[in-house]
Amino acid sequence: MEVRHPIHPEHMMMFDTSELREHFLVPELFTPDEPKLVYCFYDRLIVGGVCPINPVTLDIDPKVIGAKYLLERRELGIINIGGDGLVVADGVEYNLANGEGLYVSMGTSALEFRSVDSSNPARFYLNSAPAHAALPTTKISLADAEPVTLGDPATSNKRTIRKYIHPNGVKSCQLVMGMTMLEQGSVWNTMPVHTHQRRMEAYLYFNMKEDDLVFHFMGEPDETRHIVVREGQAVLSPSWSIHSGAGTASYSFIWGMAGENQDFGDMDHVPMSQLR
Ligand SMILES: O=C[C@H](O)[C@@H](O)CC(=O)C(=O)O
Ligand SMILES: [Zn+2]
Repeated sequence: MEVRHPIHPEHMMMFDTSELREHFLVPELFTPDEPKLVYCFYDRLIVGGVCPINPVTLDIDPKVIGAKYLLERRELGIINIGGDGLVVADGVEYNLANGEGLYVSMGTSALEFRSVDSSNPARFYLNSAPAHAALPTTKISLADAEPVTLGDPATSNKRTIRKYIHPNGVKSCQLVMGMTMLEQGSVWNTMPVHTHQRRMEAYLYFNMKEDDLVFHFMGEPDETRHIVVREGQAVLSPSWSIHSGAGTASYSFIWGMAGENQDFGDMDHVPMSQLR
């Protein structure tokens, strides 16, 4: 498990491109049969990816999490962005098609990830946060995640937000997770921008063609930087940072948050005049 230490916003100002990428980009999550977990100290969120050709389990160093198994004191959100897959949680099988998710309860000791067809493997994206109670393991289909359409083609930001794990849906201790899909011709997410000091956020960008890019914007609103992001890459967004992106074509992304509250609407909106 890779560990990422937190960065102060005044420190970030001194980073060059490679240092920004080293600290905030997770470039490779879906290597076949090699699960990837990144433990970051922003609200202790773990960001991970599993692409099983053969059945895959997670090998955790108990030293890093101070527990015998990953979910002893944690909860987990999973969304499958690949081919049909299967997650086995303490012996119970959950079929997850593309776009489907699973909330996995604290206390679940055995986890296995499988693909239905190894020539079109599942790609499971994982967010795990510390938890204090065992809430039911629940599958989330696309239809369960109520869609909200935002933006406008005139501002190139028409998109549909679906909340998977949130206080009015599948409940969790602190994790909030969902997916945003941009319509064809729309390329901007989360502009105008916001911050939420109360929560960190992680973005996974996908549904991108090989040569498509997203310029992901981060930093304090008056001190912005960008990270070039490709298909299947994730970005860590500290609580002091904006998180927004513009792509060379439309794309989708999964957002996950952890921190003080679970209130999606609790955002500090940044006036356009403040951005630099
Ligand atoms: O705090 C919320 C997150 O930044 C995202 O949910 C925003 C988003 O999906 C969007 O505007 O498209
Ligand atoms: Zn946000």
